[in-house]
Amino acid sequence: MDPKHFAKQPDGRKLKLSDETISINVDDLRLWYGEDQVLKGINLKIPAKRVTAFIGPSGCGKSTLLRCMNRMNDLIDICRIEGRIELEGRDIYAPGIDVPELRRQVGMVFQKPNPFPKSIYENVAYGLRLQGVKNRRTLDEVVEKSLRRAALWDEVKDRLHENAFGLSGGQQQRLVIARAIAIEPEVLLLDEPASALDPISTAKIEELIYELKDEYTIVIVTHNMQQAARVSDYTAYLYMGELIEYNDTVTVFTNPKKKATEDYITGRYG
Ligand SMILES: Nc1ncnc2c1ncn2[C@@H]1O[C@H](COP(=O)(O)OP(=O)(O)OP(=O)(O)O)[C@@H](O)[C@H]1O
Repeated sequence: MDPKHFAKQPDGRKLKLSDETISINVDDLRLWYGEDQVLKGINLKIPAKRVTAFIGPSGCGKSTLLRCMNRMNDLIDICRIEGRIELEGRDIYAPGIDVPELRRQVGMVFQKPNPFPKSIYENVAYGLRLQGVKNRRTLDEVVEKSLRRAALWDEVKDRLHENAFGLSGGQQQRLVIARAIAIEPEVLLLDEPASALDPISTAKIEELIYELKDEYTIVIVTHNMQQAARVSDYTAYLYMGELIEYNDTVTVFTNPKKKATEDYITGRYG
């Protein structure tokens, strides 16, 4: 892949995982749905304020691994987890963990935009209202700041009180991102956030991801390898529930250490 396609570090420096501050530490994570083991001992360190992409063929466990990071898999009865995930050094599966608070810290955006059937304003204010914030000025400020941060403000500032369903798919996805960042998370999990969008909306989301990484740790699942190369700093290649290779994105795409990774990124897989 042509080097000009890779996400550039603002200072042009080559990234090294050993130099990074680690936000999420995944330690020997094993996961079963019923009898089926879907994650087979994953060890992975997600660096803070970087974009980490999970790539790999359909069904290899990318979304499952992502969902473990804010305990979304708790909602699936047949799911059983062993091993450990730490967020800033705290075991997120420890007894007594406040799961709603964890999900505030670790926000999630899905493939299909899922705004609430409310106004644009109320979508963004939603999390704050849940926290009991009533002050109009505070709400106005956070709504504006979040919409600006999600690169949507200029498009919606004159229709904040219209229903969010009137927005295009790409705008809805940026609204969902604004809703996620309004409650000041530390981590954003993005599960194929652009795969339901047209190329222009996709480019806007990719640009936004690049903009957001100065403030948030971002983990993205994508099927699109060009996208992984364009937006991510680090890339993890998963295959059948195992982490095959994990490194800075430029190395994974230009000088993979494993043949299986090379086969996948050059399209020789399957
Ligand atoms: N809720 C569930 N119950 C049972 N099995 C599941 C559930 N969710 C996922 N699986 C299975 O777990 C495996 C991994 O699925 P997962 O969605 O994590 O893979 P993926 O790599 O994200 O795939 P894709 O790229 O197609 O989204 C698959 O075999 C899938 O069928």
